[in-house]
Amino acid sequence: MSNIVWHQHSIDQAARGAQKGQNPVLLWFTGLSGSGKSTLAGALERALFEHGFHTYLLDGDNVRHGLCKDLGFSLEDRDENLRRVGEVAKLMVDSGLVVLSAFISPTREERDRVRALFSQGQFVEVHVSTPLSVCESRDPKGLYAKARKGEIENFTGISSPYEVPESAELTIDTSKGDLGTQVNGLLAYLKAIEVLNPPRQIAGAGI
Ligand SMILES: Nc1ncnc2c1ncn2[C@@H]1O[C@H](COP(=O)(O)OS(=O)(=O)O)[C@@H](OP(=O)(O)O)[C@H]1O
Ligand SMILES: Nc1ncnc2c1ncn2[C@@H]1O[C@H](COP(=O)(O)OP(=O)(O)O)[C@@H](O)[C@H]1O
Repeated sequence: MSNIVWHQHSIDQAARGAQKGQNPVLLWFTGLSGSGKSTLAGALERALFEHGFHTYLLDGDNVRHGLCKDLGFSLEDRDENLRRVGEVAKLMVDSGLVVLSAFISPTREERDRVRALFSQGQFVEVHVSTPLSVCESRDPKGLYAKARKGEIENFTGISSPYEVPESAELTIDTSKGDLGTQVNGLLAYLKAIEVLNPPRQIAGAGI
């Protein structure tokens, strides 16, 4: 790497964000399988998109069909999965987007490694804290049942660890409240940290 020099181009992240009327950010949703990461991130992205913001949602299931199709669920493979996703998210934030990601991301070290790629305030960790018992009772893909029968190894929460975040910016338990209220709470947070610039107003969200 010593012969490779960073090239600073003339259009930077701030200029790309300003052109889009937003301050770029990464919203990192972490939580157990079935906790509601994809649903929350998807609903938030739709609300932002419909109000003209420029977004992209990186979803674990989808990324594992392409960029990370060579990786499984050992701790080493999850590390590499999240390293790649972190770097891709960084490029997307640099392009001026509001980026949302939905990955289990089970260890603090992995999450903090991604956080370290970003400026202060530009990585927002959202812990989807829905209890394991609720996630298991939802079991939308039948994976918990398979994991309990030993048909899937290294399954998060059953046979592989999940380290609860200690300093997430936001915590949402989707077994309480409703999706609309949760999305409005996220929009209000984005407004408070000035990701969403005035004069654009989000109708119905009270912001
Ligand atoms: N062993 C095991 N453990 C956990 N999850 C498993 C496993 N095998 C397959 N799946 C499915 O893969 C989705 C999680 O992928 P991620 O890329 O988010 O995982 S990780 O962040 O690398 O830990 C996860 O999706 P979500 O349910 O949306 O979280 C599962 O559908
Ligand atoms: N905000 C929510 N409120 C109530 N139920 C939810 C919510 N989000 C998700 N769910 C339920 O949980 C299931 C799993 O959600 P999903 O978003 O696929 O989780 P994850 O991406 O974390 O695996 C959904 O099929 C839905 O039934």
